[in-house]
Amino acid sequence: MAPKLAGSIATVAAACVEIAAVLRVAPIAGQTGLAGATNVQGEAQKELDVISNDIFIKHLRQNTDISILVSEELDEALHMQNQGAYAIACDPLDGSSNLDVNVTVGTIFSVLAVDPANPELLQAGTRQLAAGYAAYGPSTSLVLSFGKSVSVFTLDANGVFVLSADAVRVPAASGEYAINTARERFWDAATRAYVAENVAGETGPAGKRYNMRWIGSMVGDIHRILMRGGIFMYPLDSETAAKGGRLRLLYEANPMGLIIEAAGGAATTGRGRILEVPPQDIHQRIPVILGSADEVARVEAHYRAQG
Ligand SMILES: O=P(O)(O)OC[C@H]1O[C@](O)(COP(=O)(O)O)[C@@H](O)[C@@H]1O
Ligand SMILES: [Mg+2]
Ligand SMILES: [Mg+2]
Repeated sequence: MAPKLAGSIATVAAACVEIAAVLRVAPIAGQTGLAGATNVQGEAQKELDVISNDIFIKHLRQNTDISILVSEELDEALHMQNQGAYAIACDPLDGSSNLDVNVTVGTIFSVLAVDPANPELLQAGTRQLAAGYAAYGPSTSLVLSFGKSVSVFTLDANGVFVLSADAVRVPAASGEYAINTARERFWDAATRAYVAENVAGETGPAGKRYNMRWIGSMVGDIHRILMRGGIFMYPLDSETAAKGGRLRLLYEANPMGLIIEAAGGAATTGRGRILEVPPQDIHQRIPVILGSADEVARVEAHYRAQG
């Protein structure tokens, strides 16, 4: 790996270590509430969304190999005024509605190569150099991929990420699915058909029993799926259709898609590979269906059947 790429990832990892330290004591510091502002997506920012974003900016400014930051919490791309060959796209704090209740949240990031003189940020996910996420749960994990395999590091008591699992593979088959079923009335026919088959369990066409899990933070759900299989779905539905979906392409869908594919899983909009979608906007939203290859294939078959 190029030393500058390794150094850039070390910078992101250092930001995650600091975010983990802030989160650990946030209820004592009274930092779990709203910031009183909305981001460019029109979503209420939590104080910790803003703090995590500021931590990212602080660390990235210390590395002149990183010239641009795209963040969920920044309306525009932040140009660092250096000649760095890398751009980072990030969701500094994912699942922030879980903060008040001490449930796993995370940080998601994607590393792109850019020409600082003429930076192109709207790159398809296939062009990502690396992607990763930190999961702040019972332990803090850093999951990292350069597109060929996936490694998991665990933060030790000295603030060092130690390799704890390598060449992680997502099992091709699984008996768990993750979707917000409270949105059922908005679902399209393909989503309805797939979930109905799972609910029917061993009495239906899937021929086996399923469990449903929905953490409400993508990092938490994807980490479970990476480690033991399953499928995560935030499909296009009638309520999110006007916006193009719920989750963001550059800093949620693409990095998670790269990681899941590198672990042998699949990532689709339902009608095509997420990593091949040409972005139109840095905050573009997209339908997301990813996880165990066999489960994703079943969902895609339902979309094909719909025409
Ligand atoms: O509130 P819903 O519909 O269950 O959506 C949950 C999804 O929204 C997200 O919280 C969006 O991410 P942010 O918290 O970074 O905005 C995902 O992590 C999660 O999967
Ligand atoms: Mg998010
Ligand atoms: Mg976020």
